[in-house]
Amino acid sequence: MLSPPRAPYPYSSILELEIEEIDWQRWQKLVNTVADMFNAPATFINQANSKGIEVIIASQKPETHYQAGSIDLNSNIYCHQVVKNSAKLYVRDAKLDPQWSDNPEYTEDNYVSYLGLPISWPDGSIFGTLCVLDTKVTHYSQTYINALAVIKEVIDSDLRHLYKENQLLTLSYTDPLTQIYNRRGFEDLLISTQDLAQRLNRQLILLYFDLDQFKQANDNYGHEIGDEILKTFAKMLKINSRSCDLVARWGGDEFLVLIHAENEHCVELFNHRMAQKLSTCSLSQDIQYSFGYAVLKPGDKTKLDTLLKTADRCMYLNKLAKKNLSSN
Ligand SMILES: Nc1nc2c(ncn2[C@@H]2O[C@H](COP(=O)(O)OP(=O)(O)OP(=O)(O)O)[C@@H](O)[C@H]2O)c(=O)[nH]1
Repeated sequence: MLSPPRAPYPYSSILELEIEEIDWQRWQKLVNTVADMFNAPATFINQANSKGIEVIIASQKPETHYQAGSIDLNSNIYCHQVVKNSAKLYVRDAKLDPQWSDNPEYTEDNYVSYLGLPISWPDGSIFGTLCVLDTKVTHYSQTYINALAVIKEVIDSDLRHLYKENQLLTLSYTDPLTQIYNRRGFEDLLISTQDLAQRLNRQLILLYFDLDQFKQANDNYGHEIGDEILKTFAKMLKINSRSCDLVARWGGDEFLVLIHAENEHCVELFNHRMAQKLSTCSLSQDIQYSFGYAVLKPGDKTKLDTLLKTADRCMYLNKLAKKNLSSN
């Protein structure tokens, strides 16, 4: 008997993409049309992702058992075989094949017939399946199977566009030197970060970092070492942040981090961790920085420019204090 894969699928999840440009309604229409065309009680677009086989779109019929969001990781369901072999599977009557005797789709929900095709990411790896399930034995003609293949190609093509768009967006949001967000990425993602913080009733804190005497480092060691300093600093900011925080190079030697923070004590913690991390890297002697911050309470609609001004002013005063201290 063919055993289903035990380990989670390694493929990227559609939810891991930064944009959600899929026309879900179009996919829903396609799935409903397939269910009508095959006169089948259930049609799905499923995704094989790190969680298992996940229903992304389900036909909108009262007889359709599984709903969008339901997941099957380990049992011997038909889709696992399509994904594993990256090939079409047509089971006319599961009763005739002992391979399916422990498939819960058959044993529990009486789906004796299955026709499924693999859907692919543009790099050829498997995205998931487009499948039709039936509680009666079926005899689909080749014409119908071909028609399903054409519909599957539409979905493949949507994924190609999505992937391309996501690549372009990532590129346009990323600072090429440090590989963190650039100004544009920060500005665009700020809104969704604010929405998230609002939903979670959390405050956000904008941290503004500016390297000290960076011009001198450039002059003393050359531009290439200067670049290394910028890269190291960005990497440390990233390491110090959580995935929901926004880390960006605002320009030259200025960096921003927008953190979800319970209170202002988080600023000190962030700074402490940053200083600790920097002290262990090879360029530590030449990476000094000043920082300032501004707080955005839940529901506060302060615009980015105002926040930046507050954080910049705070940074500037800190820098000045340091300069005065060293000149005394
Ligand atoms: N290596 C390198 N240098 C850059 C880059 N972008 C900007 N710079 C340099 O960063 C320096 C910033 O200089 P300033 O704004 O005077 O900052 P600073 O020397 O740190 O002075 P203080 O902030 O007052 O301590 C300038 O010399 C820029 O040429 C870059 O991508 N790579």
